[in-house]
Amino acid sequence: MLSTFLTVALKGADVPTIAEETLDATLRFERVDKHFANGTTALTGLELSIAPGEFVAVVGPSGCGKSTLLRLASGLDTASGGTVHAPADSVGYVFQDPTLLPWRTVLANVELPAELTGAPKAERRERALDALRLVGLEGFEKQLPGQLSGGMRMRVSLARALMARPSLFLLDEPFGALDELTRLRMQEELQRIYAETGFAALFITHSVTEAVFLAGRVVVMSARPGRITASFDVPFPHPRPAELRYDPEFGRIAGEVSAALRGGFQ
Ligand SMILES: Nc1ncnc2c1ncn2[C@@H]1O[C@H](COP(=O)(O)OP(=O)(O)OP(=O)(O)O)[C@@H](O)[C@H]1O
Repeated sequence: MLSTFLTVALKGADVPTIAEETLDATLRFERVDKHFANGTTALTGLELSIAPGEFVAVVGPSGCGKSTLLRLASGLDTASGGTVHAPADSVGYVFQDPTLLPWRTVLANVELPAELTGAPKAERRERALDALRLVGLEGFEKQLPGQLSGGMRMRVSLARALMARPSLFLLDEPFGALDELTRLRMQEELQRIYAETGFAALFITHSVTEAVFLAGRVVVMSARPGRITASFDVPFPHPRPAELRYDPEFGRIAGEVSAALRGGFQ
């Protein structure tokens, strides 16, 4: 699938150039560097390409630049060098904090992005109800966020992101604040939704098993300044059963990713 891209690059001068172009990837980082004004170099020479519909998980030591990578992909921040090709539209974001408006119902929270873009009421209502069905929250439309569990609030956040019908989903430790059982359930829900909708995803996590359970490819970043040091294909088809976590092949891949994370990968 070919997509239109907004390319933000630094070409020689310190001025980002923005151009529309066509690429056979949903997201591509080419030799990307990121330096902050205080002298910190977060990323150096980072290369990463995500194909349409591909689910890529990123693991790496704390402070290696994972969130920085996601911010560059989202356009919230710009690279200091190299090129980031990211979709011009149709990007969904999910962060660790569900960031729901406490005075709006579940339905009104999910409808918000479509409301802001001026979509007609009937259309945004239908899309929001579809998204809520997809995340398993049918029947909770009139509840307020304060009446929901942490896992349910995260489902609302996922539904809101799905409203954009994203071709690219950016997820920054979305399940990091959940208890273990809820976290496992949310992983199962997310990969079911992925199997049904087929977006491309860049998923940041500290959990190796979470990365292997969800992704078709797991990439490992070095300590800061971050770059990709290893990449592992995870060949199990989606949707994946919960018991996959006990499969010996699953354990073998998770072991290799963990070894790479500890620096033992040659
Ligand atoms: N705005 C900023 N100004 C200066 N330094 C920053 C800024 N944002 C991030 N950094 C630094 O860049 C490095 C990478 O930060 P980043 O948040 O991307 O790491 P991370 O891998 O997501 O960390 P964690 O796993 O702990 O969430 C860190 O050393 C951080 O302190």
